[in-house]
Amino acid sequence: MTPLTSLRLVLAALPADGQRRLWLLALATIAGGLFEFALLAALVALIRDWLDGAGSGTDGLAALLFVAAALAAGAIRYALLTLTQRLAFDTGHRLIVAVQRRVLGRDWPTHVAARTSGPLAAIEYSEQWLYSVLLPLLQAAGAAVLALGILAGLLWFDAPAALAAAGLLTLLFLASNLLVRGSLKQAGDELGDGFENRIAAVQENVGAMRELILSGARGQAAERFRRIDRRMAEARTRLLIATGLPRILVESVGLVALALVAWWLAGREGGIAAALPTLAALGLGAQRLLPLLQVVNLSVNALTATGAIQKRMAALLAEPDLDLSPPPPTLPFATGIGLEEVSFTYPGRDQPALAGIDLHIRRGERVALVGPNGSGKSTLADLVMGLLQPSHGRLLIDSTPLSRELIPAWQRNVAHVPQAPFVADTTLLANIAFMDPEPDRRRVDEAVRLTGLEDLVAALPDGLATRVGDRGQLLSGGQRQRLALARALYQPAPLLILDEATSALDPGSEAHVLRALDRLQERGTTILLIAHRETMLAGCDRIVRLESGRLA
Ligand SMILES: Nc1ncnc2c1ncn2[C@@H]1O[C@H](COP(=O)(O)OP(=O)(O)OP(=O)(O)O)[C@@H](O)[C@H]1O
Repeated sequence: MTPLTSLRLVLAALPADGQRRLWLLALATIAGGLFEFALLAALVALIRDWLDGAGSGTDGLAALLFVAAALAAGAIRYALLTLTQRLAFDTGHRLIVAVQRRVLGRDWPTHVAARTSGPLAAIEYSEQWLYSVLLPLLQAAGAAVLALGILAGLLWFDAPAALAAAGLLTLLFLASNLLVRGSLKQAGDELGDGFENRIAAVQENVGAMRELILSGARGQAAERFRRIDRRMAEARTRLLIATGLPRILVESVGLVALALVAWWLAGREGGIAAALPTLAALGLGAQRLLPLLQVVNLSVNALTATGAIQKRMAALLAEPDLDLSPPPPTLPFATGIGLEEVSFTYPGRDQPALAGIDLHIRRGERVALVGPNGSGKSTLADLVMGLLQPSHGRLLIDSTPLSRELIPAWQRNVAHVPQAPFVADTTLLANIAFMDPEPDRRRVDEAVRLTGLEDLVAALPDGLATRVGDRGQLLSGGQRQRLALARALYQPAPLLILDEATSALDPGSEAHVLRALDRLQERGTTILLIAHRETMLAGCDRIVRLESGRLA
């Protein structure tokens, strides 16, 4: 994929109004370039008038007009600056949101298979794209227009001389770009990898802190991070050197080129004296033209250097967008869940995780799923929740086959508690009423009571308003599990799935949870629980055993 194709894909992923704004911005930038050119042409014309008819009565008026135009140019430049910054950052913002929506729109298997550092790196890519691609390209659009205008003026003044100078400069730019192209691409690729590796290293260092402390390996972790960041720093250095080199080459060798043109001009009829006006025009033109050409050239190089980043963004943005339509009505669930000849094989695996599962769970039943590690219990729970879809066979809710389209409606029936629950860095209350903008205090209190969290709430300085820390670190493992249970109980879901959700509970807390399950069952809740401990199996209507992915 060439950088231009990636650029097109990234831009195509912007929402329609974002694309319109971007076009508007490009047009405004080009108009700005045209205006600058017009002003420059007016200045040249004015000077020529003065030189031609010094002392004529129109001088004062022309000068006044020029002052007005120069002031207007200032105002227009300010308006363009405001517009560029507003629209460019608006585009950057839309892009970051679009990327995040793709991340949130992933299905469960894609999410599980992806590196967790990817979405974080994607935010960095989006910002890099804004600063290294979009802003330079916009600047280049305005600069290119002005540069073309200046070139047209020079051509009009002395076509052969302007063509010779422009040809030499173009050759120089092309040659210098060819020279740095390889380094730019390589450094850009290394930076693309670097962003993701650096974030992955930070995540691992933070996540494995206890292991690092105990194994005395913090120094090694610091060294690994240093190496990753060092590679990035070196890549960035090489990138900036390669970006700056064409400018130096063009400016120094460009002087020689201009001297060559001067020498050639001096050899024409009339000698150096006749060539002086052309030389002056070329000198002035080059002085104004070169920085503009640098801007255009920088944006071309930026596209090469950010090829890897753009490619990653284009791939992310090609993923399905998050469906933001209102949640569907809950799928009726009255009689039970049926699994018919269900098999499931994880992508890239030869052996199925589940094979030939025939199982019916009645509405209101409490079923325990037991079996050795790796026997397929969690996979079966994920299939029932619609997070995974059977490779063979089918799932029935009552008598309705669970198609892909019905999954969101079915999931509204499900509450799930995993063994290691996610706990947000917020208050106990916000964790229980997770993502509920208007927590129902009565339901929160009931969930607290059912999970035996009352003592904890009473002992905490701010009760339910106490913050639980990053990933719930200020709570014990058992308290975190009970908090996750309370969150599941807060949702009045008719199917509750507990995946080793009580493994960290002491006997007293476990007894409390078992009583809560009895109460839920009395209210008609269907419970599927995965457990290794015998105590949790008490009260179950049925125990289903899995062995190597099959019902035993
Ligand atoms: N995302 C995945 N990709 C590939 N294979 C997986 C994935 N998740 C699980 N597996 C494999 O599928 C099999 C069943 O795993 P599963 O987690 O369902 O077992 P389990 O019975 O819940 O085990 P445990 O008691 O250890 O939690 C295992 O062999 C496991 O390695």
